[in-house]
Amino acid sequence: MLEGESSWRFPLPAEGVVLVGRDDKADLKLKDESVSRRHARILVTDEGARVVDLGSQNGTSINGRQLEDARPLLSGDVLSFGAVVAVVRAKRRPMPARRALDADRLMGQLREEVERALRYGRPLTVLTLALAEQGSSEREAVEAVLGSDAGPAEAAGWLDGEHLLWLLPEVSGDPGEEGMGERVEALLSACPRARLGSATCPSDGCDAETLVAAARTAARTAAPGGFASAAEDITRVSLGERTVLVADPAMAQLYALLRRLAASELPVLVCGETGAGKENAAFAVHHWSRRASGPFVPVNCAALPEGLVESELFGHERGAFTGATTSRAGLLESAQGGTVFLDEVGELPASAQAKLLRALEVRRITRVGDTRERPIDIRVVAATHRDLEAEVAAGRFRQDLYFRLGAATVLLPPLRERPREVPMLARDFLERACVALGRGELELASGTLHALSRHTWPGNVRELRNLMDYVAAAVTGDVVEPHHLPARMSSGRTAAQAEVVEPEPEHALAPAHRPRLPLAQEIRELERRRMQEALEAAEGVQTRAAALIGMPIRTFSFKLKQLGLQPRSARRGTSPE
Ligand SMILES: Nc1ncnc2c1ncn2[C@@H]1O[C@H](COP(=O)(O)OP(=O)(O)OP(=O)(O)O)[C@@H](O)[C@H]1O
Repeated sequence: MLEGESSWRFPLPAEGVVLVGRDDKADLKLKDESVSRRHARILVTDEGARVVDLGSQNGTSINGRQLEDARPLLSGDVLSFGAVVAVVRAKRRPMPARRALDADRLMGQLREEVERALRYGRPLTVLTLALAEQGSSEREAVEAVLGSDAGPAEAAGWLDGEHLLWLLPEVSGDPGEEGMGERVEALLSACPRARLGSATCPSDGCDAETLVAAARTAARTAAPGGFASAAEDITRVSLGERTVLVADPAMAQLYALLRRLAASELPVLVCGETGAGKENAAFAVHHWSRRASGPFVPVNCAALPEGLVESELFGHERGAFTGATTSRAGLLESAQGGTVFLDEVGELPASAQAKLLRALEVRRITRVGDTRERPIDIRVVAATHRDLEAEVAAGRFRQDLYFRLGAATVLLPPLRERPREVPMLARDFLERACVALGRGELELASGTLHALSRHTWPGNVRELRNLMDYVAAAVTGDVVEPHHLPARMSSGRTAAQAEVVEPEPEHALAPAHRPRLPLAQEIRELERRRMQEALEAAEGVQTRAAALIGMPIRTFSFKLKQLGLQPRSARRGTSPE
């Protein structure tokens, strides 16, 4: 029972009637003014419990739905008598074997449980057992455990021939918790060579598929006869002063591949959306290579000043052009013995592409205005958010350079395709931001984690990190609630819905009531808004902002000036992070 600031347990009788209300004669006596004297009645028989509202002033609801007729109570139901909330927990009862559900129904039930857990901020844990072998004897042993240990609201069943899924509403996944430890023990003593994994909503995921994937991955990492929770399944890849957090299996595989590639001298091409972590991936290759003690030189090819691209990359001699008062080594030369990270390599102009190809082939560069060739000993890791193959087909990128750079190509998935990593990264960034600000810890409310999991993250990990920096600075209490997030995130849209362009507020009005603006002006306003949003998501980096909304960079820059928008200064060369 949760009433005002206090909470307590009210055990229901094995059989009988329980009157709920403020009346002195009530069995379940409540004090809150929102509760009527004779508010509701709970009837308990050997078939279960049912609740009926007695015409109360503020009504009784179950799981957010107003009660009209008597309704059976299930473990995990959230009951509201006016403002007083009660969570129903059934005592353990043997589960008849027929409760083992088929995979579709089980996933359907999990979706409902996830929705309920998120809506009412209640815990929910899923257990996945991976059998050591597909034989029937282990299955039978597991089913016997389900028959004797599962509570009435705890659905369980087989996802496939070897994976069992057990849903535990109201369990927060702590191994010491009542309802958790003994189930783990019961399953593993029934199948001593099986592996068991758990995942909890919302900290390990806010949808059924993510939770199951997280629990399965955790089970895979457990030793035979062992148990692992998804929370322990986060890898902190330490790269000197950088730390990369990895939980998604695709990311774990990608980092394992980068480690293998690092041992070779092959150029690596990292493809992925803006802010997805391409620079971290490039740095990992450098850090794990024999060049780790040499320099790592990031070059943002999109931000090299027009007309100076070649002199920036290859250096120049004194007097090579107006303003070249001294000789200067280029970025490639300054990476001697180390690694050059050519970010946004697809933006290099054609002449620089030709010169870069030659430099990589002969391992020598010629500074602008010089005739001498200088040897270079560098490894190149390049990155792009573009489809370079398409750029080659369109004649914008040299095929020979593409083949040279893309000897080993790795694809970094966007953050929206690694939902398991969103809560984990959010917590980590928030913790770091709080430490940096010297403020107390902040917790992410379950509604907030849910909102984060529904967002589509066009700016990927960078957008998430910036958001956590913002909430650490802006939120005064100790919990980040959904209303602290920008409106575009707390609107409750799903990822799929977010793909649909929202009507602008004025378009939402009936045509007759819309303010009449000249069409050109309306288009300009829309353009201004979209460009501003894209600039925010891309941290002021114009090329990325332009790419986000599919506008050619030159048009974007021109319109920025025309519309009087203020870009923040774009980074150049090294990363400001
Ligand atoms: N898995 C991760 N763990 C921790 N931090 C991460 C992770 N992935 C990305 N980041 C952080 O997110 C930010 C953006 O990452 P990064 O600069 O590597 O992205 P990028 O793809 O190179 O971006 P761009 O295309 O804009 O150059 C950085 O601060 C980086 O440290």
